[in-house]
Amino acid sequence: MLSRIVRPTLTAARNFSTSQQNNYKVTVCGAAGGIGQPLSLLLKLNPLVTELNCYDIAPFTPGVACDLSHIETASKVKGFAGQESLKDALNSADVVVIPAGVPRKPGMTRDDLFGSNASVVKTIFECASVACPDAIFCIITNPVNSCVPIACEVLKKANKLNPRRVFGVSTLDIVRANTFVGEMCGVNPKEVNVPVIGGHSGITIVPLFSRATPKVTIPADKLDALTKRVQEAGTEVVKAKAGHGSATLSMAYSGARFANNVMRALMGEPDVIECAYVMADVTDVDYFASPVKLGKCGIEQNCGVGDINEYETKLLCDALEQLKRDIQKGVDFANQDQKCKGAPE
Ligand SMILES: NC(=O)C1=CN([C@@H]2O[C@H](COP(=O)(O)OP(=O)(O)OC[C@H]3O[C@@H](n4cnc5c(N)ncnc54)[C@H](O)[C@@H]3O)[C@@H](O)[C@H]2O)C=CC1
Ligand SMILES: O=C([O-])CC(=O)C(=O)O
Repeated sequence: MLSRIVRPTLTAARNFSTSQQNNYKVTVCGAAGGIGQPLSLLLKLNPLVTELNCYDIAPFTPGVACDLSHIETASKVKGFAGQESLKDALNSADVVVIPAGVPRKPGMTRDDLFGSNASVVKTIFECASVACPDAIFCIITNPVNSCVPIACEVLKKANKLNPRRVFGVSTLDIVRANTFVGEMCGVNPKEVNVPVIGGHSGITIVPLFSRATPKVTIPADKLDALTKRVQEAGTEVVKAKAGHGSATLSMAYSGARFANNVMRALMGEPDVIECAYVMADVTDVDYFASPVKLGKCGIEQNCGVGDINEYETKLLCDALEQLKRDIQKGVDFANQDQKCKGAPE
């Protein structure tokens, strides 16, 4: 099962700022939403972004873009509302970040969002395969475990799949693990880096505390609770928001951190390593979150699972079973013979 293991050298890659200027055109799909708005704000503040296209089906999206456009940074912001403007919004984008779709309410699993969000992702990728097939795609929409396979299948059908350039954004799992370990061990969370592998839902989220840097010792009687806290952190927020959505601000931070690292790597910065859920052959499942080295063409190297202990191996086995089902569900959906509303002919 874990035969194809490559040992990772994990370095934290989270600093937002860089003095280098470059010209990236970024499109946010779902830009008017709870994640989309603060994410667009953070991208507007990023000096690597020179064009920011904000797309959403919400009619007030040009208002969000207008609001952002008054911020005193050099990038140009444009708003696009409605599916008929999707192609223009995506046209020749370098990076596309996708938080479009419905969030959870208390009592729902991420998989319960499949019925609403699978077609949202399918439509966006049918259009992207024409408008910006060479972009780097960062998928936030849940269920991530199934949405990334949908995206890849759609691109594959259009003969435009480059698996090095399609990412499920699992950064929030790492951000949370870093924060919780920092709190528990009395370390600044900014200094902590905990790889999180597997997928992005419940038991498929596998934090590797044994590989945390700096090295931390989690007391044996606290390990289960800490692992579950990371696995259930999304639900913790859903419950706390009591029917008013799921994580938005921490996700906007995480999405902006991931997009920034993608752009740093595109610019040629070496040793940019982030965990992400990608098409991979590092385990028995076809999509898997693990540390990946980013480069000028997207994924330069998948660092795989690496060394894990017995406890983590058991977590991983459970995760793989669930992941297999989630992936198949996405693949089957994408290959149903029907075009989504609004997709280009
Ligand atoms: N990957 C991760 O770690 C996380 C993922 N999420 C997921 O992100 C997604 C968005 O969450 P929120 O921003 O809180 O939801 P939200 O409801 O506040 O915003 C979603 C936005 O998507 C737009 N939208 C819906 N259908 C669309 C379509 N077909 N095309 C373009 N835009 C469309 C809506 O108009 C809305 O503005 C959810 O699926 C949620 O589960 C949320 C947190 C973390
Ligand atoms: O829990 C949710 O529905 C949103 C999400 O993916 C997260 O916060 O990790």
